[in-house]
Amino acid sequence: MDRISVEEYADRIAALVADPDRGTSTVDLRDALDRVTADAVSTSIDLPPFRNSQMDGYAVRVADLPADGAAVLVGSTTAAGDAGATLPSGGAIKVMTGAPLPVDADAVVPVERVERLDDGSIRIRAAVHAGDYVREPGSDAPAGTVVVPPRTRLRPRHLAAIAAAGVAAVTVTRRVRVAVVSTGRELVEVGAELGPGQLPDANAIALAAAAAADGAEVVHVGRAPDDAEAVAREVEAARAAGAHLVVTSGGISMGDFEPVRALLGEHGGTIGTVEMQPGGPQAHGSIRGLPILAFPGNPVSAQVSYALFLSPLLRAWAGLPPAVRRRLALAEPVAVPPGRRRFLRARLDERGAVVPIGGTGSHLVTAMAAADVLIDLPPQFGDLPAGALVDTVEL
Ligand SMILES: Nc1nc2c(c(=O)[nH]1)N[C@H]1C(S)=C(S)[C@@H](COP(=O)(O)OP(=O)(O)OC[C@H]3O[C@@H](n4cnc5c(N)ncnc54)[C@H](O)[C@@H]3O)O[C@H]1N2
Ligand code: MOO
Repeated sequence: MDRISVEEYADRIAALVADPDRGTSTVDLRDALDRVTADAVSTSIDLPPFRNSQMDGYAVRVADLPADGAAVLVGSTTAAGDAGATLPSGGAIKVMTGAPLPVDADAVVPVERVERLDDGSIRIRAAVHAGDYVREPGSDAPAGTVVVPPRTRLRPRHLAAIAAAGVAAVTVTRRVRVAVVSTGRELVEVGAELGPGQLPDANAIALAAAAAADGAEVVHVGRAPDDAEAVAREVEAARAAGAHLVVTSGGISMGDFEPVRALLGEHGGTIGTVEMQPGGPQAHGSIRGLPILAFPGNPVSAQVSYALFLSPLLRAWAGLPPAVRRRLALAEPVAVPPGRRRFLRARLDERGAVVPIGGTGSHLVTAMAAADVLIDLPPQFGDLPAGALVDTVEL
């Protein structure tokens, strides 16, 4: 692969891992947050299911109220959860919010608008119209209505509507299954004691978390030392776990021990350079039909590669909106190193202006952690003054 642009490489990756056909499953509503509906969810009951009061007040029949503002007799009290009561002729019953209304009542007068008399009757101090504060059955959604359409990512508000309809389980699209494999003999499990030259495996946790945050199911996380056979074993473990694609980190550049490069080379994969920093070295291919997306090992490079090449795909398949891209002003001048298109890490200050942090090194994980956005700087830029507008990608 010749040096190609970020956009061209993104297109290649999109072609490599086209939205896998993954079927549907039925999940309990309690496990349905952020899942995507496969079918429309309809209500088989009216919403609300019965006529009820919108206010704490008095249910009345407007036509039967005394015309002269005389006292109105008050019968029983009905609260939400009670069965419906009957209205005394020409009188009222006290109702709480949500209480079923008597069949012949056609309005509710809120407590604030009545004067309570010593004998328990009331005087109504405001005009009352039929329909006031009455919630009719089906006024939100009549039985048979679609409450949530297909291809909806279920947020809490959707779950509320489905629950209100009494539907306890929903059919959702299965998630894309992703495996993550980090490579490098220097890597140890996070938390393990470090020997000379060793470091904790930061990429596995980051890439797995990123995929999960973008709506994928992470089915395998593995680590391989610097030999192609060990990586191949991890790929087979990912296949056995049902992965639709494998993301690897490390082992693709120009060193003497590049296991992912070697493995992809054996399987006709593509190894090359994308016009960007971090994340210049990139590789991809398929091993017996399983797509492999190989990101560089430097932690910032791996994360930026993920954000540019895999995140947009996973998000689209999960019904999530793409990352927000905005043109924002620099809070301070930036010295732009010559060379390739850069994705600089930056935070946003309290006014929403962009403050670059940490420099260009791809090992600077803490600056990456503190960043809110990546600044997308084309290569032709010279140094930029404060206030210059730059393109940003939200992290
Ligand atoms: N002669 C050249 N050397 C390098 C080039 C080049 O063009 N010519 N490119 C550099 C760039 S840019 C990058 S990025 C890296 C990519 O290298 P690899 O993908 O082969 O990654 P490794 O060598 O395995 O690791 C690089 C670096 O990152 C650390 N690392 C790796 N995995 C993890 C992990 N899971 N958690 C934490 N840190 C990790 C690793 O220890 C290395 O320091 O190549 C440059 N070299
Ligand atoms: O391009 Mo590398 O990804 O700088 O560190």
